[in-house]
Amino acid sequence: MATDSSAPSTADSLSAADRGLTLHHITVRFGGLLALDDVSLRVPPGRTVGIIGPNGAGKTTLFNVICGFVVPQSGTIALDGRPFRPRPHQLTGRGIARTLQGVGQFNGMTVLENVLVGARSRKAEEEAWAALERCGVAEHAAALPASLPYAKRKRVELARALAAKPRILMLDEPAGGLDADEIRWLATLIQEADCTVLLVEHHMDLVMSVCDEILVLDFGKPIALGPPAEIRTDPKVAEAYLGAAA
Ligand SMILES: Nc1ncnc2c1ncn2[C@@H]1O[C@H](COP(=O)(O)OP(=O)(O)OP(=O)(O)O)[C@@H](O)[C@H]1O
Repeated sequence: MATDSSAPSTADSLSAADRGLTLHHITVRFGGLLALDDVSLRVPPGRTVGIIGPNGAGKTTLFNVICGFVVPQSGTIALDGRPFRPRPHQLTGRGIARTLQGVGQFNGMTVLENVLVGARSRKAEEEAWAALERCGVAEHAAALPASLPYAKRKRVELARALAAKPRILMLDEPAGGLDADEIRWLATLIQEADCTVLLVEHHMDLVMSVCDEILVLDFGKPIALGPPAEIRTDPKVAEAYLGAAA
Protein backbone atom coordinates (compact mmCIF):
# COMPACT_ATOMS: atom_id res chain seq x y z
CA MET A 1 0.00 0.00 0.00
CA ALA A 2 1.02 3.59 -0.45
CA THR A 3 2.21 5.45 2.59
CA ASP A 4 0.13 8.15 4.21
CA SER A 5 0.38 11.70 3.00
CA SER A 6 2.10 14.34 5.07
CA ALA A 7 -0.38 17.20 5.30
CA PRO A 8 -4.07 16.91 4.55
CA SER A 9 -5.35 18.77 1.50
CA THR A 10 -7.44 21.82 2.14
CA ALA A 11 -11.02 21.42 1.00
CA ASP A 12 -10.61 24.39 -1.36
CA SER A 13 -7.75 22.80 -3.29
CA LEU A 14 -9.70 19.62 -3.98
CA SER A 15 -11.75 18.86 -7.02
CA ALA A 16 -15.20 17.45 -6.32
CA ALA A 17 -14.07 14.09 -7.69
CA ASP A 18 -11.26 13.88 -5.11
CA ARG A 19 -13.34 14.59 -2.03
CA GLY A 20 -14.23 11.71 0.25
CA LEU A 21 -12.97 8.17 0.57
CA THR A 22 -11.81 6.11 -2.38
CA LEU A 23 -10.81 2.46 -2.44
CA HIS A 24 -8.80 1.32 -5.45
CA HIS A 25 -8.59 -2.35 -6.37
CA ILE A 26 -8.43 -3.73 -2.83
CA THR A 27 -7.51 -7.42 -2.59
CA VAL A 28 -7.22 -9.36 0.67
CA ARG A 29 -6.22 -12.99 1.06
CA PHE A 30 -6.30 -14.99 4.27
CA GLY A 31 -4.03 -17.88 3.34
CA GLY A 32 -5.76 -19.54 0.39
CA LEU A 33 -9.03 -17.66 0.91
CA LEU A 34 -9.70 -14.66 -1.29
CA ALA A 35 -11.72 -12.48 1.11
CA LEU A 36 -11.74 -9.35 -1.11
CA ASP A 37 -11.15 -9.59 -4.82
CA ASP A 38 -10.32 -6.30 -6.54
CA VAL A 39 -12.85 -4.10 -4.74
CA SER A 40 -13.07 -0.45 -5.74
CA LEU A 41 -15.46 2.09 -4.25
CA ARG A 42 -15.81 5.86 -4.20
CA VAL A 43 -17.65 7.42 -1.29
CA PRO A 44 -18.26 11.14 -1.78
CA PRO A 45 -18.79 13.29 1.33
CA GLY A 46 -22.25 13.22 2.85
CA ARG A 47 -23.40 10.06 1.07
CA THR A 48 -24.74 6.96 2.77
CA VAL A 49 -23.25 3.88 1.13
CA GLY A 50 -24.38 0.37 2.01
CA ILE A 51 -22.16 -2.70 1.76
CA ILE A 52 -24.20 -5.87 1.56
CA GLY A 53 -23.76 -9.50 0.61
CA PRO A 54 -24.31 -12.99 1.98
CA ASN A 55 -22.45 -14.23 5.08
CA GLY A 56 -18.73 -14.41 4.45
CA ALA A 57 -18.91 -12.05 1.44
CA GLY A 58 -16.14 -9.82 2.82
CA LYS A 59 -18.12 -6.89 4.26
CA THR A 60 -16.42 -6.78 7.66
CA THR A 61 -13.05 -7.39 6.02
CA LEU A 62 -13.63 -4.30 3.89
CA PHE A 63 -14.43 -2.29 7.04
CA ASN A 64 -11.28 -3.70 8.64
CA VAL A 65 -9.22 -2.55 5.67
CA ILE A 66 -10.62 0.99 5.93
CA CYS A 67 -9.82 0.99 9.65
CA GLY A 68 -6.30 -0.45 9.25
CA PHE A 69 -7.02 -3.71 11.11
CA VAL A 70 -6.38 -5.66 7.91
CA VAL A 71 -3.68 -4.62 5.44
CA PRO A 72 -4.58 -5.58 1.88
CA GLN A 73 -2.15 -7.54 -0.30
CA SER A 74 -2.82 -5.04 -3.05
CA GLY A 75 -4.81 -1.89 -3.64
CA THR A 76 -4.78 1.62 -2.22
CA ILE A 77 -7.02 3.95 -0.25
CA ALA A 78 -7.30 7.70 -0.73
CA LEU A 79 -8.86 10.28 1.55
CA ASP A 80 -9.64 13.58 -0.15
CA GLY A 81 -7.45 12.60 -3.07
CA ARG A 82 -4.37 11.77 -1.02
CA PRO A 83 -3.00 8.33 -0.24
CA PHE A 84 -4.35 7.18 3.10
CA ARG A 85 -2.77 4.42 5.13
CA PRO A 86 -5.24 3.76 7.93
CA ARG A 87 -3.96 3.10 11.42
CA PRO A 88 -6.53 2.07 14.01
CA HIS A 89 -5.23 4.42 16.73
CA GLN A 90 -5.32 7.42 14.39
CA LEU A 91 -8.78 6.92 12.94
CA THR A 92 -10.63 9.29 15.24
CA GLY A 93 -8.09 11.99 14.48
CA ARG A 94 -8.73 11.48 10.77
CA GLY A 95 -12.47 11.88 11.31
CA ILE A 96 -13.45 8.21 11.05
CA ALA A 97 -15.55 6.47 13.72
CA ARG A 98 -16.84 2.91 13.69
CA THR A 99 -19.38 0.96 15.66
CA LEU A 100 -18.82 -2.74 16.20
CA GLN A 101 -21.16 -5.64 15.56
CA GLY A 102 -23.05 -6.30 18.79
CA VAL A 103 -22.07 -4.05 21.67
CA GLY A 104 -18.46 -3.24 22.47
CA GLN A 105 -18.46 -1.21 25.65
CA PHE A 106 -15.97 -1.24 28.50
CA ASN A 107 -17.97 -2.77 31.31
CA GLY A 108 -16.06 -1.27 34.21
CA MET A 109 -16.87 2.24 32.96
CA THR A 110 -20.15 4.14 33.03
CA VAL A 111 -22.10 4.94 29.88
CA LEU A 112 -20.78 8.52 29.96
CA GLU A 113 -17.18 7.35 30.41
CA ASN A 114 -17.61 4.96 27.47
CA VAL A 115 -18.90 7.75 25.25
CA LEU A 116 -16.08 10.05 26.41
CA VAL A 117 -13.66 7.51 24.93
CA GLY A 118 -15.10 8.48 21.54
CA ALA A 119 -15.01 12.25 22.03
CA ARG A 120 -11.84 13.94 20.87
CA SER A 121 -11.89 17.71 21.27
CA ARG A 122 -11.34 20.00 24.24
CA LYS A 123 -15.11 20.08 24.49
CA ALA A 124 -15.18 16.31 24.94
CA GLU A 125 -17.68 16.26 27.78
CA GLU A 126 -20.07 18.58 25.93
CA GLU A 127 -19.80 16.42 22.82
CA ALA A 128 -20.35 13.24 24.81
CA TRP A 129 -23.51 14.65 26.39
CA ALA A 130 -24.77 15.87 23.01
CA ALA A 131 -24.23 12.39 21.54
CA LEU A 132 -25.99 10.75 24.50
CA GLU A 133 -28.95 13.12 24.05
CA ARG A 134 -29.07 12.52 20.33
CA CYS A 135 -29.17 8.78 20.91
CA GLY A 136 -31.76 9.05 23.67
CA VAL A 137 -29.60 7.53 26.40
CA ALA A 138 -28.52 10.58 28.42
CA GLU A 139 -30.64 9.42 31.36
CA HIS A 140 -28.40 6.33 31.57
CA ALA A 141 -25.12 8.29 31.67
CA ALA A 142 -24.19 7.07 35.16
CA ALA A 143 -25.20 3.44 34.56
CA LEU A 144 -22.87 0.60 33.72
CA PRO A 145 -23.53 -0.57 30.14
CA ALA A 146 -24.07 -4.18 31.21
CA SER A 147 -27.06 -3.09 33.31
CA LEU A 148 -28.91 -1.79 30.23
CA PRO A 149 -31.10 -3.67 27.75
CA TYR A 150 -29.39 -4.66 24.50
CA ALA A 151 -31.11 -1.97 22.39
CA LYS A 152 -29.92 0.78 24.75
CA ARG A 153 -26.40 -0.60 24.63
CA LYS A 154 -26.51 -0.41 20.84
CA ARG A 155 -27.52 3.25 21.22
CA VAL A 156 -24.56 3.83 23.58
CA GLU A 157 -22.31 2.33 20.90
CA LEU A 158 -23.73 4.80 18.38
CA ALA A 159 -23.30 7.68 20.85
CA ARG A 160 -19.64 6.75 21.35
CA ALA A 161 -19.06 6.94 17.60
CA LEU A 162 -21.05 10.17 17.18
CA ALA A 163 -19.21 11.86 20.07
CA ALA A 164 -16.15 11.94 17.83
CA LYS A 165 -18.11 14.15 15.39
CA PRO A 166 -16.88 11.95 12.55
CA ARG A 167 -16.84 12.93 8.91
CA ILE A 168 -17.13 9.21 8.10
CA LEU A 169 -19.32 7.07 10.34
CA MET A 170 -18.92 3.32 9.82
CA LEU A 171 -21.80 1.24 11.11
CA ASP A 172 -21.26 -2.52 11.32
CA GLU A 173 -24.63 -4.28 11.53
CA PRO A 174 -26.24 -1.59 13.70
CA ALA A 175 -29.73 -3.16 13.34
CA GLY A 176 -28.64 -6.60 14.59
CA GLY A 177 -30.89 -7.73 17.45
CA LEU A 178 -33.14 -4.63 17.31
CA ASP A 179 -36.94 -4.61 17.02
CA ALA A 180 -38.94 -2.73 14.38
CA ASP A 181 -39.33 0.45 16.47
CA GLU A 182 -35.60 0.62 17.20
CA ILE A 183 -34.79 0.06 13.53
CA ARG A 184 -37.11 2.93 12.55
CA TRP A 185 -35.32 5.15 15.08
CA LEU A 186 -31.97 4.04 13.66
CA ALA A 187 -33.09 4.81 10.10
CA THR A 188 -33.97 8.36 11.11
CA LEU A 189 -30.63 8.80 12.89
CA ILE A 190 -28.78 7.69 9.74
CA GLN A 191 -30.90 9.87 7.46
CA GLU A 192 -30.26 12.89 9.66
CA ALA A 193 -26.52 12.24 10.11
CA ASP A 194 -24.51 15.21 8.92
CA CYS A 195 -21.62 13.05 7.73
CA THR A 196 -20.76 10.25 5.33
CA VAL A 197 -22.16 6.91 6.46
CA LEU A 198 -20.82 3.48 5.52
CA LEU A 199 -23.34 0.82 6.46
CA VAL A 200 -22.75 -2.94 6.64
CA GLU A 201 -26.13 -4.47 7.32
CA HIS A 202 -28.25 -7.56 6.68
CA HIS A 203 -31.57 -5.77 7.29
CA MET A 204 -32.54 -5.07 3.68
CA ASP A 205 -35.43 -2.69 4.41
CA LEU A 206 -33.08 -0.48 6.42
CA VAL A 207 -30.37 -0.59 3.76
CA MET A 208 -32.81 0.16 0.94
CA SER A 209 -34.44 3.03 2.83
CA VAL A 210 -31.34 4.94 3.95
CA CYS A 211 -28.63 4.32 1.33
CA ASP A 212 -27.84 6.50 -1.65
CA GLU A 213 -25.73 3.73 -3.15
CA ILE A 214 -25.10 0.08 -2.39
CA LEU A 215 -22.08 -2.12 -3.06
CA VAL A 216 -22.87 -5.83 -3.22
CA LEU A 217 -20.11 -8.34 -2.47
CA ASP A 218 -20.26 -12.07 -3.08
CA PHE A 219 -17.31 -14.29 -2.10
CA GLY A 220 -15.22 -11.10 -1.92
CA LYS A 221 -16.12 -9.96 -5.42
CA PRO A 222 -18.04 -6.78 -6.16
CA ILE A 223 -21.04 -7.97 -8.18
CA ALA A 224 -23.16 -4.80 -8.23
CA LEU A 225 -22.91 -1.12 -7.34
CA GLY A 226 -25.77 1.33 -7.67
CA PRO A 227 -28.77 3.00 -6.11
CA PRO A 228 -31.25 0.89 -4.10
CA ALA A 229 -33.82 0.67 -6.92
CA GLU A 230 -31.21 -0.88 -9.23
CA ILE A 231 -29.81 -3.24 -6.61
CA ARG A 232 -33.27 -4.46 -5.63
CA THR A 233 -33.97 -5.69 -9.17
CA ASP A 234 -30.48 -6.87 -10.12
CA PRO A 235 -30.64 -10.59 -10.99
CA LYS A 236 -26.98 -11.11 -9.92
CA VAL A 237 -27.83 -9.87 -6.45
CA ALA A 238 -30.90 -12.08 -6.14
CA GLU A 239 -28.85 -15.06 -7.31
CA ALA A 240 -26.10 -14.38 -4.76
CA TYR A 241 -28.63 -14.32 -1.92
CA LEU A 242 -30.67 -17.28 -3.17
CA GLY A 243 -27.48 -19.25 -3.68
CA ALA A 244 -26.50 -18.47 -0.10
CA ALA A 245 -29.91 -19.57 1.19
CA ALA A 246 -29.99 -22.79 -0.83
N1 LIG B 1 -8.75 -13.01 10.21
C1 LIG B 1 -9.22 -13.91 9.36
N2 LIG B 1 -8.52 -15.03 9.08
C2 LIG B 1 -8.97 -15.94 8.19
N3 LIG B 1 -10.13 -15.82 7.51
C3 LIG B 1 -10.87 -14.72 7.75
C4 LIG B 1 -10.47 -13.71 8.68
N4 LIG B 1 -11.41 -12.74 8.70
C5 LIG B 1 -12.36 -13.13 7.84
N5 LIG B 1 -12.05 -14.31 7.26
C6 LIG B 1 -12.81 -15.01 6.23
O1 LIG B 1 -12.95 -14.10 5.16
C7 LIG B 1 -14.25 -14.22 4.58
C8 LIG B 1 -14.97 -12.90 4.67
O2 LIG B 1 -15.29 -12.68 6.03
P1 LIG B 1 -16.07 -11.38 6.51
O3 LIG B 1 -16.20 -11.47 7.99
O4 LIG B 1 -15.42 -10.18 5.95
O5 LIG B 1 -17.49 -11.59 5.82
P2 LIG B 1 -18.84 -10.80 6.07
O6 LIG B 1 -19.40 -10.50 4.74
O7 LIG B 1 -18.61 -9.67 6.99
O8 LIG B 1 -19.72 -11.92 6.79
P3 LIG B 1 -20.90 -11.79 7.86
O9 LIG B 1 -22.08 -11.23 7.12
O10 LIG B 1 -21.13 -13.22 8.27
O11 LIG B 1 -20.42 -10.92 8.98
C9 LIG B 1 -14.96 -15.35 5.34
O12 LIG B 1 -14.78 -16.55 4.62
C10 LIG B 1 -14.23 -15.38 6.66
O13 LIG B 1 -14.27 -16.69 7.24
